[in-house]
Amino acid sequence: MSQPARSPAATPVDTAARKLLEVRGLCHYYDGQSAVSDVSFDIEPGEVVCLLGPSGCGKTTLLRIVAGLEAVQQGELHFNGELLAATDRAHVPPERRSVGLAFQESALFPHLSVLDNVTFGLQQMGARQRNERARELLEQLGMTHYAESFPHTLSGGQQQRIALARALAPSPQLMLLDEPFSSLDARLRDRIRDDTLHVLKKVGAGALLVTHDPEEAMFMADRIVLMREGRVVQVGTPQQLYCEPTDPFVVTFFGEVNCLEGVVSNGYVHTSVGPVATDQPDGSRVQVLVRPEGLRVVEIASTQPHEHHSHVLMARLLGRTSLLHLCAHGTEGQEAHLHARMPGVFLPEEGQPVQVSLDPSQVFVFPVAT
Ligand SMILES: Nc1ncnc2c1ncn2[C@@H]1O[C@H](COP(=O)(O)OP(=O)(O)OP(=O)(O)O)[C@@H](O)[C@H]1O
Repeated sequence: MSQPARSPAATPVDTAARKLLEVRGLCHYYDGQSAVSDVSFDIEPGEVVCLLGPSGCGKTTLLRIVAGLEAVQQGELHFNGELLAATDRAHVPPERRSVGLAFQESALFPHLSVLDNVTFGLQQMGARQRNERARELLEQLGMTHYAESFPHTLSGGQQQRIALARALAPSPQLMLLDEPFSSLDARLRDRIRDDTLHVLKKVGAGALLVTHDPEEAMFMADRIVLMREGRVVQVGTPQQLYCEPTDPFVVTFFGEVNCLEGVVSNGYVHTSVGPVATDQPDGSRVQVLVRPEGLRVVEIASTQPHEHHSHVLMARLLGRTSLLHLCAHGTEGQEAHLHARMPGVFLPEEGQPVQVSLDPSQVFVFPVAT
């Protein structure tokens, strides 16, 4: 029998599989206090990765270490397979890393025109090439008309676009973005975010973006690194984090949840909205986390006046969805105040009897921490 031909991809040096950035076991301390603990993740070429987490969890510290603005105290950084920095080893200085930086405050040079701000990092190019490159980026970001303007005459959103164009001008392989949209009002933020994502994908740059906003992370990221207190809690695609959370913190970080508790019996935990299957051990106490959109609510006619139905406490229209406050009653006497989110306008009267059931894909069971 003949052997299958060996594919060229199986050769020992597999450049196609090379990561753009590898972060391995990074730890960082300020005055002996731990800020980052044993953090590892990768970025593929052209991939947008978001560092997501609450304030103070170490996101900016990590970004600054990758940029070379903080030394590596413990761990390793590799860029395109080459060591950038490691514990107690001289590191490649920031200006020799192929990274572009864009921070919350755009920090444009006030005495330079928009065009000169964008060409600033292109000194090694000829004047014509430099101008062409800058104008190309200004066009991609819809800012061509402002080439001769000075930064103080631009709005915050326009300045942010120029900062992005300046960071992208030298064609860095990796963009580092620290809350670059947080100083913009909501509508402008949506637009600049959208522009940024399209430009990053068009130029094929990898990106590490810091944000504390889960919706922003889901909008921007190919993958999310979710952090808490200096540690990585879960790494995955937005869908994996939202639909397959590995920790209660992951569920709660992505929005409000209803929290129920119960004891597992024969593979089920009985809640005020019915039994929930679980593979947690029998007899163990568990928490059942249910997203408001994971509750299905149907109005029913109450045939018996004393029948103990779940009922509506209050209903509010929030725009695209309606929020119902419910008093839910289980068959075994459990009672809970729950929030349900229904699409469109659904505003039953106070006291309206309802049947409440669960969408299993929005229900997550975890052991109760002892
Ligand atoms: N230069 C510093 N000196 C001392 N402590 C610092 C310094 N920079 C950050 N820290 C501390 O390290 C921890 C992580 O801070 P870091 O700025 O990395 O968090 P973050 O997740 O980016 O927060 P935020 O979203 O609020 O910017 C915090 O407890 C912070 O107080």
